[in-house]
Amino acid sequence: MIEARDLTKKYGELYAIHKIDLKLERGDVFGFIGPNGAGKTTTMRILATLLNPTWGEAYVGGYSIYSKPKEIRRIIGYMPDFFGVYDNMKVIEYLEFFAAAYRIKGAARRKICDEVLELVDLGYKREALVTSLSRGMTQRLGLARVLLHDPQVLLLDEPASGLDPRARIEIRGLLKELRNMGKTIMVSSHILPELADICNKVGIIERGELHYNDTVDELMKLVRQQTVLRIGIAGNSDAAAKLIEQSSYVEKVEAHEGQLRVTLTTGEHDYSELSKALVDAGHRLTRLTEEEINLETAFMALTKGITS
Ligand SMILES: Nc1ncnc2c1ncn2[C@@H]1O[C@H](COP(=O)(O)OP(=O)(O)OP(=O)(O)O)[C@@H](O)[C@H]1O
Repeated sequence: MIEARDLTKKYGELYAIHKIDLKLERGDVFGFIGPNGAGKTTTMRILATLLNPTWGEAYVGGYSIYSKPKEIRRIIGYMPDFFGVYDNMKVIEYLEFFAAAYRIKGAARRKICDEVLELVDLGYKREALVTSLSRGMTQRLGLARVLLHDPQVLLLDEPASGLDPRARIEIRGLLKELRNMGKTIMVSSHILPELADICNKVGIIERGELHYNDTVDELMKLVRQQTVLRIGIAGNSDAAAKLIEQSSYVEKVEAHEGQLRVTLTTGEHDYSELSKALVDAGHRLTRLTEEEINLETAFMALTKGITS
């Protein structure tokens, strides 16, 4: 649904983006992560046909940004990082105004506006003035606006920025709903943990360069250099700890909340021998799990050296 090759935008000597390659299939949710000025908005504006690249190719829904911009605009919903709302306009009037711009006519217009308002949980604000909405509600209204023409592809530029934790969670919930509807979504953010549980693919951009571009699963594998196990032992856990410590593929053993926290040596992920040795020595295991990797740590590990 989205393909970019060598996409580059220069402003004078500055590369806002440099040789970006992207490939998103239908139903993909792509988290586009990077700090301020990394090139996220530039990339999205090019895909939305609002800005021409200096060179490179890009296709949305199979349409070229150079020769088929009108076709692209029909199938995308682009939500910029900042957008204005009009004074003295009610929520429903605001949506009807944009629905009219999409040439949605007659009874269908009101019906579609009501449907998208319900989808973003703003039905109860239908008659409120747009200027009276909170920032979180305004963001949800912005999303409603780009959903009016039922686009297949959504380009959402920092939809959660500036929101309080509750409003961020609401936006995430909404994105999950859109994902379940089969939309292809590109969503940008400064922070990986905010997006990782709703995305299947992640791109990490810094100073115009895409440093990472793969699935969330691969990202996790890449940053997971060490496996950490939590082992519960019924009975003498000290003896079990001593036994484990002797193993060549264990780096350290800590007692943690009545259980053992076992760090395997780097690159070692198979712990079948370890569990067998414990059982053979007569220990009974009440628990054997791998510790979940912390996304914040993962992100910091991956961008270490890039941002410094
Ligand atoms: N019209 C312009 N003229 C000159 N430089 C520009 C222009 N637009 C963007 N840039 C530069 O291009 C780079 C990328 O900007 P861009 O807005 O794409 O970053 P971003 O990742 O979206 O940042 P933010 O998170 O702050 O929105 C920045 O260095 C920015 O200053």
